[in-house]
Amino acid sequence: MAVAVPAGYDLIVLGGGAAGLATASRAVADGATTLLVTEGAPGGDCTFTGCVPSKTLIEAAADGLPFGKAMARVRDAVTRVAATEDEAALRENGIEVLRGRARFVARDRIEVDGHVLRAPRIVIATGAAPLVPPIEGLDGTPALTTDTVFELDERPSSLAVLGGGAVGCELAQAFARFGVEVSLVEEAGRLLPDGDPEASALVADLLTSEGVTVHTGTRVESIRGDGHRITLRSATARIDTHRLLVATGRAPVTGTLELEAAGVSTDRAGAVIVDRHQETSAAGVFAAGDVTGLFDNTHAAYAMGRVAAGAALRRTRRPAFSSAAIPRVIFTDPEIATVGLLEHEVNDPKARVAYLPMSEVDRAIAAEATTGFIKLITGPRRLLGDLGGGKLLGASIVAERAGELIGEPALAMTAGMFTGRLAQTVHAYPTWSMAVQQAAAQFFGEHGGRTARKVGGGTS
Ligand SMILES: Cc1cc2nc3c(=O)[nH]c(=O)nc-3n(C[C@H](O)[C@H](O)[C@H](O)COP(=O)(O)OP(=O)(O)OC[C@H]3O[C@@H](n4cnc5c(N)ncnc54)[C@H](O)[C@@H]3O)c2cc1C
Ligand SMILES: NC(=O)c1ccc[n+]([C@@H]2O[C@H](COP(=O)([O-])OP(=O)(O)OC[C@H]3O[C@@H](n4cnc5c(N)ncnc54)[C@H](O)[C@@H]3O)[C@@H](O)[C@H]2O)c1
Repeated sequence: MAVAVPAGYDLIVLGGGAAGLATASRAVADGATTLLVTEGAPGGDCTFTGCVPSKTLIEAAADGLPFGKAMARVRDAVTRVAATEDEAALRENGIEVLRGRARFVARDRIEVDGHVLRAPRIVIATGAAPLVPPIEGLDGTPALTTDTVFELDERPSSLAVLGGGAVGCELAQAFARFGVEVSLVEEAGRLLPDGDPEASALVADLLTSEGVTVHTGTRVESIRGDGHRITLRSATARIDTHRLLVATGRAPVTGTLELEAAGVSTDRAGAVIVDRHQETSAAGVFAAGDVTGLFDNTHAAYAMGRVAAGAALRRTRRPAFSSAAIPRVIFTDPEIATVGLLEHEVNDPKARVAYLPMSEVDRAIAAEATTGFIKLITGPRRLLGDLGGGKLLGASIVAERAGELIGEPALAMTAGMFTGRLAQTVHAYPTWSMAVQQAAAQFFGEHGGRTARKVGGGTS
């Protein structure tokens, strides 16, 4: 009796988001026959429900567009970006695409719509999905998440945003700028609780000044409502709103993959556990992007995907993913950018901090955008100590263009540069990036009345 032989590839990628696309393009470049299986359209969260629609909405709000026109701009941007990575574009680049939901049947086999497909190397890149907390009544309340908020065609009169993290802060500001009455509710004691405390305080003041009602340290106990009116209740507050956006984090998408069939281990949150080569507990099975729970941003997903493909296809000199210098940017206005360690995460008593408020940066003065600061943190090098200013351990920047400014500290960290190089490099006057040079100069004596201080020394 003839036995059906499953179709074979060198590598199969599960998921067509940033991580999956990076994996597939790297694998094809390395000469591997590659199949990309994706349930949603190629582009994933970033293109359809994440970076592209959110950043377009933020830009449109800053430009003063009315809500309807802003949403039209969002749809247009999504369509244009999606066209650069659709199935036709991928096929042109040698990537075969299959639309459907995959599940494992063995370490080297998956099943999609009744078809079994085989590859000695499989990369899991199935991303993450909005996490809705178990608050009494929320289940039965019509709430928006980032999967649906960019489909709104009518401006809500009021919006309560649950969760003061990246999504909550970015979208609270954008909706407030469209004239929506916004309440932002965060359970932790400050907004952006994973970031620099000074940045949290600054963003809270800023949002408040733009009309957002900020509730921190607020645990919502019940939510009730229908399509017209929703009420959130905590021990101390009652918030009545027209619409509710739940932005309380994301959970890895692994539930339907049947990972047990491949022997792939997950942590308690369902994230796939990987080593530094992005390989899972099952030899030959790799994972990249949000599904690993390591980082939740597109550039990290992309970097992990490239490492996963390289490590999967090579026997020697396998690439490894380094999380040390991955920048994180919150696209509020001003932007909040960090790389490496935050000041309160530094243990080394010899570490030093250069702090510069944007009010002392000429370009910020010229732009009348002096809210913010730059903080560079350095520590001694092994054997060389503080020679050349030591090495950069981290940077936090709050500034109009912080997302661009953070590239230079990220480069310094990636290249293992002496911090002094940042001070030595001639920066054009009057640019925003000159703030990096001005701050770095503080490690070499007084500059503009400021010198680097020890860690934990406050905002001076
Ligand atoms: C509102 C918002 C704004 C954001 N803004 C930014 C930003 O400005 N900058 C930034 O860097 N990051 C941002 N992010 C985060 C960024 O979008 C994600 O980190 C990134 O898209 C993750 O990519 P991924 O490939 O890991 O997962 P995803 O993009 O989620 O891709 C996973 C893919 O896997 C598919 N899939 C799932 N299960 C299966 C299965 N069983 N079989 C086959 N396919 C499957 C899905 O359909 C999906 O296409 C934002 C996120 C949100 C929600
Ligand atoms: N610019 C960017 O790179 C960008 C932008 C948006 C989102 N993202 C990524 O997408 C992911 C999702 O974003 P997010 O903002 O939803 O998650 P997040 O983890 O950044 O923030 C979630 C916030 O919700 C709070 N929270 C949790 N449960 C709560 C509850 N019951 N009531 C009130 N607050 C509660 C948390 O304390 C936290 O501050 C993040 O990991 C983020 O990195 C990145």
